[in-house]
Amino acid sequence: SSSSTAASSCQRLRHHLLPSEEPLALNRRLARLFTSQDGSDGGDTQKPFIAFVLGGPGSGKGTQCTKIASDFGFAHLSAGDLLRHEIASGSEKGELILDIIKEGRIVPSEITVELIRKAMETKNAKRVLIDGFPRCEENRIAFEKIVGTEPDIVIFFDCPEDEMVKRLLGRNQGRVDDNIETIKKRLKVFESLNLPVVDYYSSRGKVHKINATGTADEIFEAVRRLFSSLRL
Ligand SMILES: Nc1ncnc2c1ncn2[C@@H]1O[C@H](COP(=O)(O)OP(=O)(O)O)[C@@H](O)[C@H]1O
Ligand SMILES: O=c1ccn([C@@H]2O[C@H](COP(=O)(O)OP(=O)(O)O)[C@@H](O)[C@H]2O)c(=O)[nH]1
Ligand SMILES: [Mg+2]
Repeated sequence: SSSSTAASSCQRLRHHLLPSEEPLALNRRLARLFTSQDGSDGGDTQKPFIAFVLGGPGSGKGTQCTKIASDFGFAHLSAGDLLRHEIASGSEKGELILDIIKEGRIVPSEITVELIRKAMETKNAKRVLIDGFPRCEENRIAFEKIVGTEPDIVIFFDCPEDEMVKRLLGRNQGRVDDNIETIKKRLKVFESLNLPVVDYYSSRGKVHKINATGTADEIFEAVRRLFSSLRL
């Protein structure tokens, strides 16, 4: 963290805080706030705490991540949302991504990992949820190579297929992949390619499996218990 970062934060914040205070004194106070001695500011100097959030399509990853982010101060990075954002940007890469998502297949690792890496850099958060990634072993290996770290924990939302299908068909977000044909393909891809990633992290003692049936609030009770027990 550089003093210029702190100074520009001061410029922006000065307008919102104590407008009557003498600008230089306020600048110094704000600079202290933004540059702590022990390096516990943002993620500039320290590796963030990373949680991968996995589970089948419709298991409730996005719903639970929103709650975790607001209650436990995590940045929420949804791999699917990053990919859909790239589609919406109208780039050539976006056209390729759209074709793959319509088929329920997995986007090449270099594309997804680069979007996640950039988003992590921009957010510079101390705690990060990576929602819906890695989708396959190749994704996992590419992340570990390019970002240079492993997740601290992996949350796995365990949900029966018929419940996932019911939720996806009722999602109503106008998604090109929430139709029964694509859903069937996504479930196959989940089982054959994503579950091995869960198995890999299980063998490394990192997986926290959560029963994802019941209401979103009931599930969040188990999630809250887990996050409360973590040393963050
Ligand atoms: N516990 C739950 N019970 C019923 N519906 C749920 C539950 N959690 C989420 N949903 C709904 O199911 C759909 C899929 O949830 P979502 O969080 O998008 O899952 P994912 O990100 O794993 O695909 C959404 O319409 C959401 O509102
Ligand atoms: O790391 C990722 C995340 C998503 N996707 C693609 O994006 C779709 C939607 O993913 P998302 O996580 O948004 O779906 P969800 O599981 O939340 O329903 C997937 O089926 C894949 O085609 C992908 O290729 N790599
Ligand atoms: Mg989702």
